[in-house]
Amino acid sequence: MKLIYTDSLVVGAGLAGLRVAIASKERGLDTVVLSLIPAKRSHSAAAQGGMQASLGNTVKGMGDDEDIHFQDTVKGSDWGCDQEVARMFAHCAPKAVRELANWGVPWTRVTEGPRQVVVNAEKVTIDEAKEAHGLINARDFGGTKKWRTCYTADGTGHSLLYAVDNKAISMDIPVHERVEALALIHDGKRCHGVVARCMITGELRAYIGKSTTIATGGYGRLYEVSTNAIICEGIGQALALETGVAKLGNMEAVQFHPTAIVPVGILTTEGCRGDGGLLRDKDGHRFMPDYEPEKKELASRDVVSRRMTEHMRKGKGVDSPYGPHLWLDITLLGRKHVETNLREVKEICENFLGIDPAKEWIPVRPTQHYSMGGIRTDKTGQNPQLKGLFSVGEAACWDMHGFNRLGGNSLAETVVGGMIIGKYVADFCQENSLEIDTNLAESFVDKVRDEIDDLIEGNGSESPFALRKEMERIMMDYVGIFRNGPELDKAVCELQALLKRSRAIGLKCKKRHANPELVEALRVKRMIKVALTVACGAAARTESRGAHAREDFPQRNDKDWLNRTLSSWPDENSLSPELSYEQLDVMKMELPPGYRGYGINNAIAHPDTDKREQEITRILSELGDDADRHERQDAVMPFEVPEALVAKNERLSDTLCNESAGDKVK
Ligand SMILES: Cc1cc2nc3c(=O)[nH]c(=O)nc-3n(C[C@H](O)[C@H](O)[C@H](O)COP(=O)(O)OP(=O)(O)OC[C@H]3O[C@@H](n4cnc5c(N)ncnc54)[C@H](O)[C@@H]3O)c2cc1C
Repeated sequence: MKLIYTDSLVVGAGLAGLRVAIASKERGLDTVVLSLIPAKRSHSAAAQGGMQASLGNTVKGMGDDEDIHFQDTVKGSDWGCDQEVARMFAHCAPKAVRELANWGVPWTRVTEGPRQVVVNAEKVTIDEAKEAHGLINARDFGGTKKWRTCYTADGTGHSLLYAVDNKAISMDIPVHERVEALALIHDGKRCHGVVARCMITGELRAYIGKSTTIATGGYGRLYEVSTNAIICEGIGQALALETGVAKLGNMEAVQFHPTAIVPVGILTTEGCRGDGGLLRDKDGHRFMPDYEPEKKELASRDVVSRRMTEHMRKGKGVDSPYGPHLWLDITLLGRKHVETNLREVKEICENFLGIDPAKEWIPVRPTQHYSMGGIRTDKTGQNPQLKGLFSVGEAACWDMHGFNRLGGNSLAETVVGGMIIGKYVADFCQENSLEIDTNLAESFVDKVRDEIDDLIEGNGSESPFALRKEMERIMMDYVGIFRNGPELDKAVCELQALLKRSRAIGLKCKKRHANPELVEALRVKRMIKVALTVACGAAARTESRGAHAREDFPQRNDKDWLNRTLSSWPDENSLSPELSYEQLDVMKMELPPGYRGYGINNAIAHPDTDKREQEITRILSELGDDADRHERQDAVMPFEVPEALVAKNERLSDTLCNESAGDKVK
C-alpha cells in the first residue's frame, strides 16, 4: 500500500480547493492537492459573469456596503441561509477581490466620465466619478440592489482560476492530477484522509492528512442537461455520505439557471441580463415585467426560471425539435458591448448555435446549474460529525446560499470561503498532530480494492452507462424546477431500484489501469446515492423555498420548515438516506423572515418573527442614534472572522456618497 502523508490534504483543485491550499502553505504547512484533471481545467474556469463584492466604485454601486450585500444574500436564499455565514462572507468579499487583483486578475476597471448603458430596456448615460477612474468596476446581476458583480469581461472564472493556480504554482503546492478520491479514511469520529485511485495506472493510494478538505464542486451532472462540466458528479458529497457519519445539508436545494442555450445546455451568463438583455416569448413580447414588475429579468434565478417555465406552460414558448424555449435578446446592447463584455457568449452562440447574438436572439431555457446543498460544515468549514474533515466551495453546505444562491455569489464563495476556511484549516493543522493507525488506512484501501475486484471479476451484468442515463432521466423528469409529491415519490422508487441494480454492475473491459468503464462504474454507484438524498429531501420538504418549488405546497412555510435538511447514509445495505433537520433560530437572526421583494409574497409566518423584530427595534433604540452601522450590526447579530480579516472595508463611496450618487445618473 502506498501511503502519502501531509499536513493539509485538499481534494479538488478548483478555486475553492486551491485557495485553501494557499492558506495552508502560507503557514508553512505541508500541503497536497488532488484533482481529476489539471487544476486550470477545473470547472471554476467556466464561470463567466463575475463575483459579488460591495466595492461601490461604479456610480451604480455607490452607497453599497456589506449590509446591503448581506440583505440581498439572505433574501436570495429565501431565508434558508446561515445569516452569520452570510455576514462573514459579505464582510470578506471586498478583501478577496483586492487580493485577487494583487495576484494578477485583470479586473475590468471604471473609466471616468459619461458612458451609455442599458437599464430596463432604455439607453441611459451614467457619469463615472473622476476619483473612481481605474478602480475595479461592477455590473448588475439578479436579486441585487446595487451593481456589485466584479468581472473580467465574461471570462471571470478563467482569469480567477489562472491567477490563483499560478499563485499556487509559485508557492510550490503539488497538485496530484488524474487522481480520484474514492473513500474517506476515518474511525467514526476523526477523518484521517482519503483512498484515491490513479486514473492512469490504477494504483490505489492512501493520502493521510491532519486535515482533509473536500472541494470537489457540485453535483449538477446527476441531471441529464446541466450547465456544469462533466466532472461535476457529486463524488465529493458521496465520499462524506458513505462514511455513514458525516452529514450533507440541503441536498434538495438545486438551482436552475434561466438562460442556458437550447438544446445543449451551455450557459449564457446572467451578465447578459445584468447588462440589459431581455427575455422574450414566441411573439417577441418581453414578458418578465408582467410577472415581476419590480425586478423584471433581474429577479433572483429561482424566480425567473419559474416565471419562464410558467410562461412556456401557457403556450408562449417557441416550438423547436428540442421542446419549447424562449428568447434572450442582447441585440439592444450593441455589437461593441457584445464583442467586449460578452465575448464568450458571442463565441458560444457562433460555435454551438451558428448565430450572431449581436443581431439575432438566443434560444434559451432554464437548465440545472448550481448545487446549494453539500457537505454540512460549521462556520469554520469543519464537518460537525467528523473532526478534521473540512469542505469548501460548491461541494459544501457552509451555508451562505440557503435555498437559492445569487448570481456572482458562488465564485465569490470559492475565494472568500477559501480565504476564511483556509485559515481555520491551517489553525487546525497547527493545533493537531498526525496520528493514524496504518491498519485503519489499509482496511479502507482494501475495501476499495475489493469493490474494484468485484466489478472486474464478479458476475454482474448491469451496464454503468445505462444506469447513469436512467438516473439522469429520473432527476430531470421528476426532481426539476417544479416538483410534486407523486413525481418525487416515483423518483425515489425508481432511484432505489437503480441502486439495487448498481450492486450488480459487470464490466466488459477488465483493465485495472486507464479504464473509463471502471471509472463510470465506481462513480455511478455513488451518484445514485447522492441523487437519492436530493429526491428524498425534496419529497419530505412539503413547502416551497427558493429553488425548491412544490406545486402541491406552493407557500414558503417558516412555521414548520425554517430548517436545514441533513442527510446521512445509515449502512451499505440501505436504499435511502436518513433525514434529520437542523432548526434555524429566528431569535438569532439579524434579518427575520419576510418578503424577498420579488416572487410570490405568501409565506406562512414563523411564530417568533414579530418577537424578534421587536427585539431588534429595542436593541437599536437602546444603542442610540450615535452608533454607526458597524456597532448597530454587532449589537443585533455578532459574527466572527479570523483575526487577519477583521479590519473594516474602505470604499470610495464612503467619501463620495454625500455628493449623491443618484445625481450622477442623467
Ligand atoms: C457555466 C457556468 C458559469 C458560471 N458562472 C458563474 C459566475 O459568473 N459567477 C459565479 O459566482 N458563479 C458562477 N458559476 C458557479 C461557479 O463557477 C462554481 O460554483 C465554482 O466555480 C465552483 O468552484 P469549486 O472550486 O467549488 O469547484 P470546481 O471548480 O468544480 O472544482 C472541483 C475540483 O474537484 C476535483 N474533483 C472532483 N471530484 C474529485 C475526486 N473524486 N477526487 C479528486 N478530485 C476531484 C476536480 O478535478 C476539480 O479540480 C458558474 C457555473 C457554471 C456551470
